[in-house]
Amino acid sequence: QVAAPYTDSGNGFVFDGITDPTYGVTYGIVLPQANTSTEFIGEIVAPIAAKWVGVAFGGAMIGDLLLVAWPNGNDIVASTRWATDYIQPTEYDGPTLTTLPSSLVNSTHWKYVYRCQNCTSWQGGGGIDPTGTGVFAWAYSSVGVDDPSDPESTFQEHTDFGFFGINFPDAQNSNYQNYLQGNPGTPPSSTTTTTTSTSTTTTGPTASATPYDYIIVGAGPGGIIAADRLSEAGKKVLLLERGGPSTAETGGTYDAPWTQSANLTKFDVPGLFESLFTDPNDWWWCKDITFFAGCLLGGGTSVNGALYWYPADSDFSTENGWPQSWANHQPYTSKLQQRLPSTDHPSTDGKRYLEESANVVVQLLSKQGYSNITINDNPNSKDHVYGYSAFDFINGERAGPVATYFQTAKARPNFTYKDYVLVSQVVRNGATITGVRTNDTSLGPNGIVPLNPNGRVILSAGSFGTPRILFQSGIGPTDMIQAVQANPTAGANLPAQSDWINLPVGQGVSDNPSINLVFTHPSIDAYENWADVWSDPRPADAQQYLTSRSGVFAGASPKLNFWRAYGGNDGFTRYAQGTVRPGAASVNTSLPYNASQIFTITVYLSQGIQSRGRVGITSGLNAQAITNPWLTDTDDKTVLLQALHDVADNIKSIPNLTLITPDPTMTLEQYVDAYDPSTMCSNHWVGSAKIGTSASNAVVDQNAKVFNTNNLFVVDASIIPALPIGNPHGQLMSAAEQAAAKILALAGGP
Ligand code: HEM
Repeated sequence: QVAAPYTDSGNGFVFDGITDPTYGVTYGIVLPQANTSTEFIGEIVAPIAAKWVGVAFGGAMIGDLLLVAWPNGNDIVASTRWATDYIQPTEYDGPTLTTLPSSLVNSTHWKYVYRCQNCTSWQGGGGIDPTGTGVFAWAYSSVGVDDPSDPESTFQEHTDFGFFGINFPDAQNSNYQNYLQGNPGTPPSSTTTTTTSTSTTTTGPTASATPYDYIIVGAGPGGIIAADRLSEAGKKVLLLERGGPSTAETGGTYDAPWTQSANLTKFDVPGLFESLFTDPNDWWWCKDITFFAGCLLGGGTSVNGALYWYPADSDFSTENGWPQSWANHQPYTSKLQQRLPSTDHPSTDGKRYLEESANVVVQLLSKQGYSNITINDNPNSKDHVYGYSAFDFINGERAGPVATYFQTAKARPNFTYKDYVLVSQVVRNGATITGVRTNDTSLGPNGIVPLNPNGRVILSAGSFGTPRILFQSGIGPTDMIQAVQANPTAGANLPAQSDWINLPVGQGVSDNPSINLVFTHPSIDAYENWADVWSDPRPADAQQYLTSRSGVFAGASPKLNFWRAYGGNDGFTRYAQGTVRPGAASVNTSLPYNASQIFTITVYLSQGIQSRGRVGITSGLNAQAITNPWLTDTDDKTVLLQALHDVADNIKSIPNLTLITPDPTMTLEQYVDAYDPSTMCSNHWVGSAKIGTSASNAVVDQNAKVFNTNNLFVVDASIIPALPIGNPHGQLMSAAEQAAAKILALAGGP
């Protein structure tokens, strides 16, 4: 949404703002005309169902000025807040909030009209530029705050959030000083007064649309590999990506201060990986998905740690949920290996760096009957083995599908790539897809891009994005399509109810539950916990990398991986994976410790886990977990605890090795019980549009075609029915090779 001028009929003030179509909350702002002013007047007009409402004046929860407000009796209680993480935002001093007289609470609504002084800039350098544009975000909750009378009350996480763009000069008003007195003044003749409208008639240029053989939605690993193989076969392919460039090769420019001379972005330099999670300007994460998802070229493969495992045969077995016809993955895995070989020594000088944590854990595991292997030389050996971490880095830089498959596709005249294009739905005539609806009216009337006769659409928008497009296309469980229906914009474009296709989209998803154990050992170099890699790297390491793509920065943080198989009481074999890295995401301990000697073993449960959850959308169309998928199965929990005990079993046999989180005041059982489920997330979501043999428990058939449609396919992690043994992007890319081959071989296509 974009802010537009409206007049509040209650106080007569002209604001620039929006009414969000889902909850009916209006957010407005008006600025004085002086560009040097540091204040504004804002308003929130909310139905009584809104228990608290927030505004983020920089468009993000973390690192900008937040305002929260709620009704308390006949008054409005409000405060400015600040968040350093996705946790309770706390008091933020500096701004002065004054409640203006037209604020009210009545039987249907509450309205907060406020003056915010010292509000146009905030700590960290951000602010509102009255001559420019900005993005505001709103947060909405249907759950009341803990103590409504206290402006600094705590509360639970919002039930939804959204964004809108704003052109600040549009919000400037010559009557500002009158408004402060409660007087609307004389509306300037130039201001057209409108009431807020939720209609979204698209204006702007429309083009006659070019049709394609294949429209692929999403340039992550699935979409890129499919696009490359289909364009290689001579098909006319359009690849659409909602985000923009990532690596420098693709036009990306988000360089660290010290890499600018070499024009290398955050996404190019392996050693900058950890800074993805600590950068306040984290524009690459999809803001409408409540988990880390990459909204840029390459999708997850541009923002992951790039741990890359050639799939084990069992990853594609019928036991792991795949149709029999997928079991022979080797030809496809070989094609992948040819394009994208793995390396377990990414530095161009062939040496390994920062291996101290690996060396300590090797001592631990050697005493537990583990053996040392080169993991990708033995993809099927995943029991009692360890080896150096392997990656899809090439020449000391992030490679993945972007540096390989995308480059060959791009060189073909029959391939078109468009970025910053968001697809909301497939346009269909019953079971036949005729095109996709985008937000880009230069691609066709109303943004609709058509297919050639017999053309096909492939959804590769990810484990959350693909379900959201399916729901908006009238495909999925009824409750999710109804959520779309409740959204005025998306609801208006839904197919008629008689055309809805009921499939278990979003159901039965899995993600690895992962638990961090944090240790110290005197041999460790924790590398300042990666905190300085972006702005203040160790000079010699930075220089070495810039000169020869070697050294610490040529590698990501993981150093060693290990696996062990466990039999469960229920007869299923489950695998536990360990990933070892210097540093720690968080330390919680009563022990004194040396922060420069910390390292982490993350223990995940992978193939064989039985826990499942569900993903879906809010009617604001934000994607989220409806049911968390972690440790819902008691045998999963038993096995994970067993694996943690085994890892920790012989710590004492290694001199000076200390487990600091959990500390000795806690058992591993207590530690896991107290673990915040959302931090158990590995962002390895699979199964939201599962492959299978029946529409009763799967969304796509063995050709990756959506059941009960003629020409709609899914090629991304959504189709993977159950987690593979290792971090999933290697298996996913092999699956994309296989899916592309099956789609090409399927009769009836373009
Ligand atoms: C107890 C309080 C809160 C908790 C636990 C919480 C937690 C979270 C979490 C987990 C996310 C998801 C991350 C993502 O999807 O990218 C998020 C996003 C967001 N939150 Fe909050 N939040 C809280 C309060 C607030 C408040 C008071 C505001 C605004 C005034 C706010 C504004 C936002 C916005 C705009 C987003 C999406 C954009 C972004 O990622 O920055 N949150 N929050």
